[in-house]
Amino acid sequence: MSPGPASLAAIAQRAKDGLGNTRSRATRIQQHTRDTFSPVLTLGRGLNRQLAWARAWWKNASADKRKIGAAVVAGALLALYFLPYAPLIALLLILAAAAWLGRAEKPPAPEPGPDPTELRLQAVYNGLVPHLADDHDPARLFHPGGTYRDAFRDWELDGDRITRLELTYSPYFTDDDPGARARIERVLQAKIGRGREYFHDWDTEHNRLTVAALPPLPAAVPAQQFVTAPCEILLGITDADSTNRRTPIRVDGATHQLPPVIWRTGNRSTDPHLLAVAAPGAGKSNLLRTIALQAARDGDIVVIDGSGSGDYACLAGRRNILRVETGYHGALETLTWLRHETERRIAAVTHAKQHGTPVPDNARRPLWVILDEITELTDLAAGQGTTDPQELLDLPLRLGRAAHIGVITSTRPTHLDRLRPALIADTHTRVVLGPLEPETIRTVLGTGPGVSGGEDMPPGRGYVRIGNGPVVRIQIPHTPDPLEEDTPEAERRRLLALLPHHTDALAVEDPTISLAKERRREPEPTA
Ligand SMILES: Nc1ncnc2c1ncn2[C@@H]1O[C@H](COP(=O)(O)OP(=O)(O)OP(=O)(O)O)[C@@H](O)[C@H]1O
Repeated sequence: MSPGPASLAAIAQRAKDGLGNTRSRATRIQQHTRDTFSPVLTLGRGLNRQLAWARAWWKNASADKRKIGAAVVAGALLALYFLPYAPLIALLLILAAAAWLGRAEKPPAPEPGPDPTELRLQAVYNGLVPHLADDHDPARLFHPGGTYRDAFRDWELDGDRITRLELTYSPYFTDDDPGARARIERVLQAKIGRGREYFHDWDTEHNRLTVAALPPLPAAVPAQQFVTAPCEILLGITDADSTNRRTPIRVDGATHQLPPVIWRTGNRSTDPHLLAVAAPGAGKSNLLRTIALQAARDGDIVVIDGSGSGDYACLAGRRNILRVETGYHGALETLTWLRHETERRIAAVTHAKQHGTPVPDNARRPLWVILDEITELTDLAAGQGTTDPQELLDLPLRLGRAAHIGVITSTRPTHLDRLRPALIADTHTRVVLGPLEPETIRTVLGTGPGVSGGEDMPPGRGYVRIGNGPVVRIQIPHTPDPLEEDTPEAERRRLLALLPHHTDALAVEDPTISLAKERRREPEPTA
């Protein structure tokens, strides 16, 4: 029977192992032999060199010199014959000379290779030369053939990665042009290292740019009862130096003091409405659920799910959740009601002011409208030739602050051009999630984040800008849909415990509530 492929492989492996063993044994024997016979080998080498020297001398010497040499050797031999111990001394001298000449010469020290740090910095410099070289610059900070030491002031490395770099550029560089800046930031991102976010700090006054690697934000911040004041909503976690505030947050069973992004809402806020822009899967629904859970503590909520995904079904029938709408006609009806509600509230506030009476509770209780994928409804309206639902939002957006109404909308980056100008003008709190084009980020936030390298953003990671404040990085807490089958049981139970209690006032079969997902009534959490 012929051996199978497995046994052939085993034989080949054994043969290979055997060959390898033989080779290493031979090397060991060779080294051992060389060590043992090292003195003899040294003497042999030295004698050889002496003979070679003598032969070369004889060959090159003139006839007279040869005669003199022969006479010296003859004289030396004669002296050896007559002097006592002379042969022994001569032999020792010859052997000593041979030992000296035969000693192993040390191999020349290898040429020191180029310093990898210098190579990296020079590569960054060379990459910047086409963009920063300027013939008008008297200092010629960047020029072909120049060295990085001309322009780089300071740098820090973590292993072989540059984590901080400070450079000076020509005063003629147009550092107020976002396009020119973006080009430099792209080059630096490509040269310094991908897969990591870098902050670019442009000191336009002194023509300096500092690039610093940003530490990653905590990826898994679970949804929980956040410690916030009334009318405050924690949107997520940011960098420690983006805020002075710290809030206790439980992550992996331990409480950490983390820097939060707090959105102040209510009638004292100048930014009571929010617009979130995110590509599918970047965590938009997760953000809206995070906001809804916090807003439901002390206000009423109406949810309109423009995409009909049923991502908010878990909120239906809960305390303070007035309605969860997924149908087009229901959405129109809800938005029409919202408009009237805005008018009613404004009338009540005006009346109270005119008569010097307190504003009634039903006109000052916070009311939130959460509209996921508003542009989907706009498309449907265009198809049916009816009113654009965005039009119905104009009044709540404009008077929302006085009427204690907050509008939270979301859309995809590809639908930005379908948003009504009024919606854009009145939503001053902006969130972008996921890896988006720098141009889109700038359009939504009104300015760039000054950070590059967010290509690998996990879901829930992005940037936020509240009003005219700075753009900061954000990681949204993880608030998965408890009705989603993929949600792990532990997460599901945790989320159900965070949801407001079921209300008996809202019948499960209420025909005004249309949900894409089949609703099942969850048991009240005991935790
Ligand atoms: N902040 C977060 N932390 C951790 N995981 C998150 C976070 N946000 C979202 N995810 C995960 O990313 C996935 C997509 O989230 P989500 O459904 O919220 O995205 P989306 O933008 O609403 O997508 P779509 O528009 O397709 O519904 C989910 O598996 C969700 O659990």
